[in-house]
Amino acid sequence: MSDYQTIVIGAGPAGTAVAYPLAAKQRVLVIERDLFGGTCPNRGCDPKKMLYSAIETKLLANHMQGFGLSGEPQINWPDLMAFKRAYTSQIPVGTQRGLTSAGITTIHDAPTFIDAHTLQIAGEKVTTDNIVIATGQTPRALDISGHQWAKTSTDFLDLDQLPNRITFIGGGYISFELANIAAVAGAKVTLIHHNDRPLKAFPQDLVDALINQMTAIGIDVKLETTPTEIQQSSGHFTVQTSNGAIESDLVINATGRIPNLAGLNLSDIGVLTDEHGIQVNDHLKTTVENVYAIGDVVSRREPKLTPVAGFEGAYVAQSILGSTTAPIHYPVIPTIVFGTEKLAQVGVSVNTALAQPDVYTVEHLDVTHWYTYNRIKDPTAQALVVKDAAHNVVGIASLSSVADELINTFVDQLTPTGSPIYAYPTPASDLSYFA
Ligand SMILES: Cc1cc2nc3c(=O)[nH]c(=O)nc-3n(C[C@H](O)[C@H](O)[C@H](O)COP(=O)(O)OP(=O)(O)OC[C@H]3O[C@@H](n4cnc5c(N)ncnc54)[C@H](O)[C@@H]3O)c2cc1C
Ligand SMILES: NC(=O)c1ccc[n+]([C@@H]2O[C@H](COP(=O)([O-])OP(=O)(O)OC[C@H]3O[C@@H](n4cnc5c(N)ncnc54)[C@H](O)[C@@H]3O)[C@@H](O)[C@H]2O)c1
Repeated sequence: MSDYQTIVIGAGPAGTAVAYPLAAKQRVLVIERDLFGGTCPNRGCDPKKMLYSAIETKLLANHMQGFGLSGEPQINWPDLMAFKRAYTSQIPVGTQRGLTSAGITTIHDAPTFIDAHTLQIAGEKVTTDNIVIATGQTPRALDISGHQWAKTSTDFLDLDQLPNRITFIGGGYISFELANIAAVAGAKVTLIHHNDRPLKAFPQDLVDALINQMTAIGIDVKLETTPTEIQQSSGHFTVQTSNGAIESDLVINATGRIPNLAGLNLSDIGVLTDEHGIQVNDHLKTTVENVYAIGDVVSRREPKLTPVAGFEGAYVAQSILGSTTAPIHYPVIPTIVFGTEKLAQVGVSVNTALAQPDVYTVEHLDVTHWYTYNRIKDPTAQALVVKDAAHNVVGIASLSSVADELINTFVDQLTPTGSPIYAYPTPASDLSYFA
């Protein structure tokens, strides 16, 4: 008999989502090398949105100036950080305790595969029937001279004091979200992106509108700007770029994330990987029969998000328990950038629709005069609606203060059966806790 029926490597949203349902019927071990809870609650979605709470409130208050509200709220960074830390400091212990209470064994270590059924853990050989790899991703380092001076989103989300001048490198989710937090909190912010298409999965019109909002609050968004070197002098930094030099007190590299594969010894046991992560089939099995991979560490088309990691964890638990033999079927997956306003989309994307004009139409709606947006004086609220040939709404993208709520409503409409995936973190993504 094996020591365990399932061993899960990584205790983030994916790893915990597979471990809990298995625990009722199996001997389960979860191994975590760093912080139990993983990226999202410790150094990702949750702390970011704790900081965003004050930022969002200030932005909403600004919109209402002259409409019954006067006096601008001020951000106090150390207090905001204390608010965030009061939450994050509880996560690792709380997560580990939760797993233990469910009967799951936990070990703090980084295991190595010996064969498809054996791992070296804390100096011992441990055997198991199934292994689930849920090791997530880590920031990609810049490949330029002085790259060591650049910090990451993890550092930004734990700053004691807000530096005066911050440069964000990269035009993806992380840069757009954190640049907005930094600017509204009072920093002078520059965001540089190497081509003309930041946030490229989102509709260009809405990204342009978001950049206009960011420019209006003082963020310098520099497109077609490639960093070439980072120099340090007396604790200050100069980012040399293809478009001139930028002086900064802090440089954040957010040019993407790479899968956590090092040290696992995957190639020796025949688990195939590529630059995006571990290759899996439509049952989330790797190239080795009893070894699965879930969450951000997987190489797949679907976006790397917390609710997707949780969905995959729940699916693999069902597979291992024999409650399903069907391939995984993803419902529509909503995505949101929490910026000056929220940029959100779900269903058939506007980019897909524009590329297939014989199949889809795209309608642009200025919704500022609609009651919902007029009530909160949302100055640039807009939506793009994708319809199929039968005039059914099959996709929506929106930029507004309440685009998160709108997008989750469309999730319900576009997911008539099965388990929906709601954008995280939102009230809709809490729905399962009521069950
Ligand atoms: C700044 C930021 C903001 C984000 N905001 C959002 C958001 O608003 N909404 C959203 O949906 N998603 C967001 N994400 C993405 C989200 O955090 C991830 O999609 C999610 O955490 C993936 O879960 P996971 O379990 O696959 O990986 P992770 O959460 O990364 O967990 C993997 C765990 O495995 C551990 N591990 C790695 N290697 C080993 C090893 N060899 N041995 C043992 N343990 C190991 C790691 O320490 C980690 O704890 C954000 C990410 C970042 C960085
Ligand atoms: N709200 C959310 O759901 C949310 C928030 C944050 C992160 N995330 C997740 O985390 C992942 C990682 O986020 P990210 O922002 O680090 O990555 P990303 O892949 O979203 O964006 C990185 C960007 O940097 C650009 N880039 C690459 N090299 C560059 C260079 N040398 N100079 C300038 N720009 C360069 C890329 O073209 C890309 O647009 C996201 O893809 C997403 O899955 C989600």
